[in-house]
Amino acid sequence: MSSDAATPTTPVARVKSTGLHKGEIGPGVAKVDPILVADGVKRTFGGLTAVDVDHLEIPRNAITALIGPNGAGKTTLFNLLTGFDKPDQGSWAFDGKSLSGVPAFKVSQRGQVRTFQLTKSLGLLTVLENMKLGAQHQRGEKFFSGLFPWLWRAQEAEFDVKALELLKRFKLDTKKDDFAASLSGGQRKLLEMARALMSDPTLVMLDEPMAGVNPALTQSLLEHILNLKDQGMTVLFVEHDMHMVRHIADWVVVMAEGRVVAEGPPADVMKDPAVIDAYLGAHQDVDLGVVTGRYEGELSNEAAELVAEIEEAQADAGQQKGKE
Ligand SMILES: Nc1ncnc2c1ncn2[C@@H]1O[C@H](COP(=O)(O)OP(=O)(O)OP(=O)(O)O)[C@@H](O)[C@H]1O
Repeated sequence: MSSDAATPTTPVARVKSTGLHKGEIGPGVAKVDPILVADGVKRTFGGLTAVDVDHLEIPRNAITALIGPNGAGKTTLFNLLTGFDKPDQGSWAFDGKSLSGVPAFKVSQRGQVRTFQLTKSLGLLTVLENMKLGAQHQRGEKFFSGLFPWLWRAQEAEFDVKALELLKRFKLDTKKDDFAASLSGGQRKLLEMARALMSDPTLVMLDEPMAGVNPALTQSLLEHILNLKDQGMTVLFVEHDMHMVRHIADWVVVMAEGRVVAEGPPADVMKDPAVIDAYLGAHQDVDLGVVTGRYEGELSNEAAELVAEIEEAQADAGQQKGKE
């Protein structure tokens, strides 16, 4: 890892977005300005219902976290909304236009982009080549334009400039000619994010941005995600790291067994008995970190704090029940 990439940028204090919803908070609550609206989306695998979402709205220009225990259906929902999988039923619209049945490459052309993990084959491309894969409307790929090399050469040069600018912003410019496979876990995450920005998206969907990231790069990654919002983009991310969720999310959507069981501002959601039930369920004796697979063995201070918070909320919920 380059020492540059590991240097955390100075954190900037940012106010969280509030007032994102209309009416009483609960699963499926309407948003003041939704960028993505899903209705009746269901996906089954044999007898198993992986996703069964009645209604979901994602607020524009905010950071929304999609959380839930293992197997809750988060990744399947991500795959459906981005055209990587097809639902049994349901519809959804991005920026007011239906996206149902639209294939993944067209979804990203419309401005809704998701990060995808560096597979083995992408690891054998250089960092710069990976970036150029994220660019849209590649003229050289079209038959007619392909006949006139000067057209695609000009575009190729544009992509080079854009890719290098982004790599610089993500402190990966010195790695541009390295195989992507040689990057550290955190640098890969940065590359995934930088690659997604090649197509100037409106909505960026991040799949577990913190997984496998060394603590030295955590701050830098968080800053990059917050910057996306500052630049007018909307962020939707799946994450198991509750500390990160509380730290950067303006809104949290909780899934369990395919359904949205709760949503709201992070501080409120973490205290919602439905969320505690979803995570702890039958495992009342197990801490949240172990349930989410994020912590093994000894808990970090943050995780211990969160578990204490949940236990406190559980005790409150128990006391309230007792009073009823
Ligand atoms: N291709 C598939 N074939 C069969 N079952 C699947 C398939 N994809 C997902 N599932 C099942 O659907 C359910 C939801 O899985 P999904 O990966 O969406 O959950 P998740 O919330 O993303 O979990 P995790 O946090 O562990 O990634 C799980 O029970 C999973 O085993």
